[in-house]
Amino acid sequence: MLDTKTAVSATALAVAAPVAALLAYLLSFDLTTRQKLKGLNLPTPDIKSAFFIGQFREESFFYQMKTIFESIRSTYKVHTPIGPMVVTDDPEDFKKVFLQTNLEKGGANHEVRRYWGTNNLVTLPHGGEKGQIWKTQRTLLDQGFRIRALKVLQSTFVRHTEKFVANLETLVDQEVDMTSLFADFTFDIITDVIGAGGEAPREFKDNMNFLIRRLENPALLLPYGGYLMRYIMFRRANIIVDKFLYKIIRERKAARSHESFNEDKEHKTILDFLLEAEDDNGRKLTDHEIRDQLYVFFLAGFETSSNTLGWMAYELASHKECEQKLIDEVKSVDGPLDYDSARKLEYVQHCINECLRLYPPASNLTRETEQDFILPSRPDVIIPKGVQVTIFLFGMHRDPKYWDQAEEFVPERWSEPQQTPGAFGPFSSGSRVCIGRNFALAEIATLIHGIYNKYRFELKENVEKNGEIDGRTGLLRPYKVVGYLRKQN
Ligand code: HEM
Repeated sequence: MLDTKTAVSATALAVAAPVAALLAYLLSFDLTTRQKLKGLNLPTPDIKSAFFIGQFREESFFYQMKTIFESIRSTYKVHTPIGPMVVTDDPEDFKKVFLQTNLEKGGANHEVRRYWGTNNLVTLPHGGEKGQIWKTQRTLLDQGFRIRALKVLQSTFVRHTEKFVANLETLVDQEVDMTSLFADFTFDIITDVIGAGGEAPREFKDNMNFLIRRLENPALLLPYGGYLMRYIMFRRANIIVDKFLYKIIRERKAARSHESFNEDKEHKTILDFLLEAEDDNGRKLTDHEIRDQLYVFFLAGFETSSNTLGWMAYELASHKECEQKLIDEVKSVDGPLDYDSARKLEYVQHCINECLRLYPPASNLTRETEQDFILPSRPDVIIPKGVQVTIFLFGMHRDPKYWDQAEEFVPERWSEPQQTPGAFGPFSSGSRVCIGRNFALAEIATLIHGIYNKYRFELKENVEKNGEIDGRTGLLRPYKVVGYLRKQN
């Protein structure tokens, strides 16, 4: 009897101790956040601060930020579940945070690392000991994204474009959702360039998509929430994704060790760069480290591009005169496109820029102060260590202070020098600027060239949420781009 009682008490203690520790942590975190915010002489939204979640109430972090920004319209402070935050849309602040000081990633990045893996370009810090690992990886992978390498990769974009356009023949005059078609296209390209061949198995695709979507899960805001999500909540999906990634690593290693393997014939994939990589001491990456890196190319490289394509289809269908101009340009250049021709499609690039301005896939970029810090927009305020500084790119890209007709789709603006050149930063800036920016621009232009050579897209009227922004995850995506595919006359 006594034994049973002891066992019950031991179990109760084992449950209660971590819960008490978590509560104590949250309480101290909440108090510190409030204290730091109190000392900042900045405007704040008129929303009462609740325990831990602070002033963030809406399901969508993006929509909450947008609403606050529209009412305050200057640098402000806010209580968030990732701590005290200062939000700004000032181009000079953007320059200081990313170029001049190069602040470190903070906020939920630790938990995102635990969820996605610790050894990849996106989540590694660039300072300290770990920063050396990031630097080695960045230098190495930069080779795979140089113009010379992209000229080789262009054949992959062309191959997938031809397949995509051939499939469109079966969809003419039918109702289509371009958002999902584009998502498949860019997913297959990433699968190809990481060395897994043309098309990933459906099971892998579905589970990878599922894991990406879970990045909005509030568990990521809790200490060790990343492990909780990776090994408990979404364990099965992780197992399926890992199985496929480890399989392609094994197969590529086996192919490379075969004596008939000829590197000149088979173009180099990102996986090859990772397999060849060595640090200064000659150490090679482990399979586990390579897996972390491959994982992140899906996170960073597929939805960013497909969302931009979705917005482009939407805006061109809503602006027929722009669509005609684009068609005229596309038809003046014969395919298949090489890399230089894709990048020289001037009006196409202007339309891409305009979509990236109006709908930057990463709507905000957050960094953490490591010591007292001053933003140029508020030189009178000293921001202490441990505050999140967020550049609200969406706000900066649409602020009438920096843009004429800020809310309008006007691709022509890109043929003139910009009113405020620093007010555009969809790929970020400084040492952590997007490694895949030229890749994405060529990939998008190649597909647009393929589609608009033969087809045009007509929006369906009265489709709920057609053209609305889905800002529930970290990335801005269109809810729907639904309409009809028409063959050009
Ligand atoms: C329209 C398309 C894209 C946009 C708007 C975009 C945007 C961004 C932004 C804003 C960052 C910086 C994030 C931060 O530091 O907080 C970033 C980083 C990154 N992007 Fe992209 N991206 C795009 C396409 C791609 C593609 C196609 C790839 C790969 C094939 C890619 C791979 C990466 C990687 C690996 C990083 C981390 C770089 C580092 O920290 O060293 N991106 N991207």
